Amino acid sequence: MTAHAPTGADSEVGTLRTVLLHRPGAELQRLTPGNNDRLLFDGIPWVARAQEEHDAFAQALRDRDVEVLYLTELLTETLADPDARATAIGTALSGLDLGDTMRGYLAGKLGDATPAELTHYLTAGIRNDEVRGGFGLVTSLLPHDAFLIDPLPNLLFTRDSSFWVRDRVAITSLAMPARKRETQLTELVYSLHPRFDAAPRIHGHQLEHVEGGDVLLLSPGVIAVGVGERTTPAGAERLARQVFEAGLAHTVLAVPIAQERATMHLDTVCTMVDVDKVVMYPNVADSLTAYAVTDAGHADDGSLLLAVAGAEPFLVAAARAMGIDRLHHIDTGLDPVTAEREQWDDGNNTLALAPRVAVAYERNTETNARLEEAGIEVVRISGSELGSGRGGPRCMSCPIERDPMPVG
Ligand SMILES: NC(=[NH2+])NCCC[C@H](N)C(=O)O
Repeated sequence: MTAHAPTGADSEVGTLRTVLLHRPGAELQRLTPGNNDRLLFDGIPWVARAQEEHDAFAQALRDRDVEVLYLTELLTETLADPDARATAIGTALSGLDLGDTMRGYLAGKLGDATPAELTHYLTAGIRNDEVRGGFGLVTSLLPHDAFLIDPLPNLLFTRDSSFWVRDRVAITSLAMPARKRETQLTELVYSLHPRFDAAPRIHGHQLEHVEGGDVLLLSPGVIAVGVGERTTPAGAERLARQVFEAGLAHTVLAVPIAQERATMHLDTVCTMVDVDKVVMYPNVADSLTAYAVTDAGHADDGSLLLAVAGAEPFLVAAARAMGIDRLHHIDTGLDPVTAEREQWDDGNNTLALAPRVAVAYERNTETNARLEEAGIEVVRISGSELGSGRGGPRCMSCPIERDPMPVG
């Protein structure tokens, strides 16, 4: 355990030192053909194989001297504290579906649990047929397979439930009902685990929707935020206000993306692989635009004024904000069908370990070949099971410490 609060990240590509992952577990066993759509999975993963794939991902990171933290380990350590337990139980049981009888029963069950058992209940959830009869109206009338506490299969995608901008951690505000509870857990860990020393914050789950998969730290001071199925226009504005007020950035680029499952986050179509290079889904490379938002000072009443420029091509607006001649787009040169297939399988969702070194799914052979031709070292991982939740190496990782972005 380090004594210092994490230093966070000021870019997408500074050498990765510490990352937060979630090893998929019992929560994936909850997926059935009847609930997988609602729980945002496109299939029913083979859990043991998903774990093997994830372990190999974690090992590939450790092999590059990255410290891997696991969300559930941090959570279990946090839940050793009685106040943290009380908060966790209170928030998990705060929904209006339970009724007082069931809530009282579950409060007792969770209250008696060890920290590790409590982590299990909070992540894998509790189904109605797992409580024994005699607990009143709610359990009698709800379907046997209804969840009293929802499982969180998308915890795997740690990118979305928190992200760091320099030394501040953002607890996000997740848009989809199936993911809302995830931030109860990240909130708890960042607030109460000693490792984080109550790290300074921006954002929060009660604010406008912003998900970490939409947020790209293009360079120190320049943040791109996708606006689409998840992050709302108001979420992008809220993020801009906060990073300007805190002196974390001078420009926020709001980037509209199609409100579709295939492009649910900006990082499904574009990720950075070098200080001045992105890999981008070819079918949007020419059409992606950005609205540059900058700090325009304060009004008389003290509120922050935002200057919003008109839409421009994304790569042009980004290069200007970053103060570089060009933000290069690695042209994967793929035909539209191959491009669409590999985008669906998260070919563009790479995790940079350092400039010109990126983790990618091995199955996207064409995209990876083009990355290598462009001088990027590709660390390949398999993801046939992990990918059924529609997320790649970037989605499955939340960088907690990166070295400052190298110049040039
Ligand atoms: N940053 C990302 N692209 N995350 C992918 C999240 C996938 C997840 N199943 C969802 O639909 O929310």
